[in-house]
Amino acid sequence: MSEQAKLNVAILQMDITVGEPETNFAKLSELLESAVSAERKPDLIVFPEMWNTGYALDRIHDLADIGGERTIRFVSEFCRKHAVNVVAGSIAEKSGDHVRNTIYAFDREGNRTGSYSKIHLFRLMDEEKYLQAGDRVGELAVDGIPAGMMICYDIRFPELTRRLALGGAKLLIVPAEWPHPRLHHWRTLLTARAIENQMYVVACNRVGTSGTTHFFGHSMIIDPWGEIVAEGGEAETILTAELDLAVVDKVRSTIPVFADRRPELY
Ligand SMILES: NC(=O)CCC(=O)C(=O)O
Repeated sequence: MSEQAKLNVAILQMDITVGEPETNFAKLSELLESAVSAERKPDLIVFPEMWNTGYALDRIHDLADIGGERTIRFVSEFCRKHAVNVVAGSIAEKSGDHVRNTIYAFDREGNRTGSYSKIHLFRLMDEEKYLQAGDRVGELAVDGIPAGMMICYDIRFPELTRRLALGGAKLLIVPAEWPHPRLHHWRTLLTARAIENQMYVVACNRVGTSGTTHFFGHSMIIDPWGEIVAEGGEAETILTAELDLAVVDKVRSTIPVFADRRPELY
């Protein structure tokens, strides 16, 4: 597919049952079947952050997917069956003694096209006490379109998105578990990342309540001009939109921020 392609995206804005991978796999399967049964078939499906376990951090070493094997087998088979690309949100994934918050991405043949482990751990939710941070950025291509992956709290670090954009990314994919009362931060930061890097942002947030924490959904698809193309509410839903990748080049040539940067000064 050419870089000027259009891409139909479906975001699975789901509730997550904390500490219950079986329930979460079942829920995800249902949503996936609905996504591919829709009239407009998606080219890319995106899941939320830590969808297999939620933030069951005190039991995460027992619950995490060892080597990501179950997730990889399940998603890869689905991609092959339905000829669809998937960025499989993130999962709690265990290798050796470490658990990471990891995204796996797959193409239409079910091949793994990339992975990314969250590099900024979120202290407010105790991630740094239980999880191992990743140590590299997340790049991939979706039907030939250069893209970047980051996870939730990562969007507070504009250097990371800029690094991905300088590497060629035209599309940023962000699985998240971002709760109230920071809806304003979520919407503003995602919009800023889209405007300053002149790229599409596809962000999938969970809904539902875990203890006293309320996750607000509001998954978003934002275009390179900063316009919100689609936004969820607070209920479980599949959010869809068609991305026109030609818009990235158009915006970048209208206001050429990449050519106008002065990195020698900052
Ligand atoms: N799961 C996360 O990284 C949450 C990030 C968050 O809520 C924030 O305000 O940042």
